[in-house]
Amino acid sequence: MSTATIDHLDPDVLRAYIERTRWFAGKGRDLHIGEVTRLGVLPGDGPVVVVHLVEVVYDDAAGGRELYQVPLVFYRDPEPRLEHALVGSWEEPADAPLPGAVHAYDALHDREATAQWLRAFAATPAGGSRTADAFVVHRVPGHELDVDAVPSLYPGEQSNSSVFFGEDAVMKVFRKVTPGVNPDIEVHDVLTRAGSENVAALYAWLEHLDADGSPWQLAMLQQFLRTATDGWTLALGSVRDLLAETVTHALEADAADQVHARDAGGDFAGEAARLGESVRAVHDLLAEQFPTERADAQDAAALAAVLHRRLEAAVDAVPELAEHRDGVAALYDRVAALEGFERQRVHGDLHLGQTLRTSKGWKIVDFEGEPAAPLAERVRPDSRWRDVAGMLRSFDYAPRVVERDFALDHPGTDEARDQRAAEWAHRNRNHFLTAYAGGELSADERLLLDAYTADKAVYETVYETRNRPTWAAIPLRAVAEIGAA
Ligand SMILES: Nc1ncnc2c1ncn2[C@@H]1O[C@H](COP(=O)(O)OP(=O)(O)O)[C@@H](O)[C@H]1O
Ligand SMILES: O=P(O)(O)O[C@H]1O[C@H](CO)[C@@H](O[C@H]2O[C@H](CO)[C@@H](O)[C@H](O)[C@H]2O)[C@H](O)[C@H]1O
Repeated sequence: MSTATIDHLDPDVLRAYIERTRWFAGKGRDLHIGEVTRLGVLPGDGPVVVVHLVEVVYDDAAGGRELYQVPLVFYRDPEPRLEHALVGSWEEPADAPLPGAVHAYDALHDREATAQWLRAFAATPAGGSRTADAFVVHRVPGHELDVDAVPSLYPGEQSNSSVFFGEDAVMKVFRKVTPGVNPDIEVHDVLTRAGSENVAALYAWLEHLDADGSPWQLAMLQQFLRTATDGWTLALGSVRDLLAETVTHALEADAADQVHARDAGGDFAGEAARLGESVRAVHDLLAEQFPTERADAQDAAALAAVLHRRLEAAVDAVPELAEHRDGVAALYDRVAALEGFERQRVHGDLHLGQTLRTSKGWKIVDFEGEPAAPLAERVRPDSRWRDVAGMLRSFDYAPRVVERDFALDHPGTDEARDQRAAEWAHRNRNHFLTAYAGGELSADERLLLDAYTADKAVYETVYETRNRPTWAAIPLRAVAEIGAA
């Protein structure tokens, strides 16, 4: 029986819920729940939605603490439609303001509750701000919100929680939050005002002001890209086409008849090139709108030191990396010898899942940066090649993921599949990079690209080990190849 009340949530109840969500980044770590802060009740006449900040304190060697946003909706009676999002049930004591049974659910799963956010945005004048209880809502001018749009929670895997409001808008509620400006909101605000055609326009955002008047940016509302399909899904489709034709031929015909990436029905190379142009356009606009700087030799040495430290931390978390450490470290040593390089605001965690192809071209989403990095690091000017490297890694992931699926159903086709998967990756990486760069890369640019590609693959081994252990072999193989080069 839980000892929770609405005013004093039971840490064990919260922990049990948080640990089973996709958005919780600390899975598998030794931790306890620290302070639980009630930020306030969302304004509006619907069900009571209370927004909480839950502190997670890590008790392992790496230590640290994170704050997660957990909006809860409370009902008197159980809501069977929300059973999957039940956080806890308890009896409020007789002397409580509302004694009796209480059932607490994750509010993002409840249509009635998510409509509260939409109403709060819509009640704010376009181009203005409005304070309601503990929250401040900001609206960007230029779009009339559809208040009758039906909310539905994005069903895919996510670091945050997104709710689609019909075909009008999409709201992202940030789960891991930090005080100050949220980079996703900041970048979308700047790029929307600058008229970018490569992002979904920002419509509004919600923040909480703490006792010192500092903002905590909690959620943003954006243009819903109605015709969007994400790049990851499209890439998987293209690889599946290729491998389906490949396995048929591998079993039936001789090598001369093999299907190549360029000949398969769903060739992705044209899209990869257009995506390269779009990423370039976003980078150019970011360089225009945010400060840029020329990093010097000392900065290059500092960058190399960071890459080395990240590698060492990753080896501690994923011991299989140890045998490739020296090869990767040698690449980072070359970065330390660079005389300088350009830095600017970047995306920070770019991969195919952050790209959406629409009838009006490719759009880039999710400018929050790498989820595991501290905020100060995520907003700092960085090399564009970090983002390009993220995309190149993604062009390696897609064929490897599909190949795993095919392996079970098509024994005896390993060599053909492996060759075609590598060819798909090579072809699409080249098309993306050529379109992005518009010419040959200099030796320094190539070195930075290689180093960031290694760093991303190393990061992915940790990410996959914690989140999708059966996929860890994909980035491990890439690290091994880089280490052996
Ligand atoms: N403006 C949009 N319109 C339509 N779909 C979107 C939009 N923004 C994001 N999505 C979809 O939601 C998914 C998750 O969004 P994302 O910003 O990457 O969330 P997270 O920060 O949780 O990873 C994207 O991969 C995409 O499929
Ligand atoms: O999208 P997020 O900000 O949550 O990014 C994290 O999760 C991504 C997976 O969803 C992860 O990306 C890795 O897997 C992708 C395929 O699912 C692949 O396309 C990427 O290249 C690969 O890095 C990302 O690294 C992580 O930060």
